[in-house]
Amino acid sequence: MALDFNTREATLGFVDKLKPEMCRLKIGKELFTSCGPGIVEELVSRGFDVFLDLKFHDIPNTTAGAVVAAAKLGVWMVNVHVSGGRKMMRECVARLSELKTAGVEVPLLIGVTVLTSMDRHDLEELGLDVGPQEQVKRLAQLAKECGLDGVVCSAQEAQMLKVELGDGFLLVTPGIRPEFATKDDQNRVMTPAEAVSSGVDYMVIGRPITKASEPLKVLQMIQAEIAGK
Ligand SMILES: O=C(O)c1cc(=O)[nH]c(=O)n1[C@@H]1O[C@H](COP(=O)(O)O)[C@@H](O)[C@H]1O
Repeated sequence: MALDFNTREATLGFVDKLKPEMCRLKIGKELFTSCGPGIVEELVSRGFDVFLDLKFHDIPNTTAGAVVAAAKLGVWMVNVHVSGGRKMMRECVARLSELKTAGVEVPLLIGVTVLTSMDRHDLEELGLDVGPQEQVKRLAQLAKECGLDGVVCSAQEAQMLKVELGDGFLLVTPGIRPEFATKDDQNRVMTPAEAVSSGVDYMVIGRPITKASEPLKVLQMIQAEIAGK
């Protein structure tokens, strides 16, 4: 569940309706910048698995330091941009591995490929004359080579990546839109049922639930859709 709120009150007001067995929670740039690491610790202490989605992208030492800081907050998953390159990702993996050897529980390390809001035209403007599928495949292969646990991509690329990279490499997919929801700023979208049959491991869903007048009802509808009921 993507908690894109900007106050502690709004966040906790929403989370009070949830239990850890219902969903994991994702804290992204808006909430973290508004409320700081305290909100991460609060949600971890309530027993939730927390995905700290800050999409780190910097020189190797700085990025790895940030990933280590995330691990010390007790999060379950953290992400970096694959476009930060091999040396950056390798340094993150090495520093997490040192922590693990020292007995600290470390988060899953996930690489962001091509943002789900982007299409071929956006890539072209960045000087990349390839379609999203091809670019996602290239970045996901690099992430796997560097020892990451998986990637963020759209569910539209999931089937292809499972074939290319195997079952053990995790696919985390935002851009999930049930039939009844609006696309908002997302571009490469899929419904929850389509995403499940494409083999995704974790779906990230925000506004279709958080902006609904009855969020719990929508969550239950999505869970029923996933279970094929
Ligand atoms: O890393 C992410 O979580 C992420 C990557 C990506 O390519 N696209 C993407 O939408 N996200 C995040 O996933 C969430 C999607 O939220 P909704 O569009 O509201 O369902 C947001 O919090 C985004 O920051």
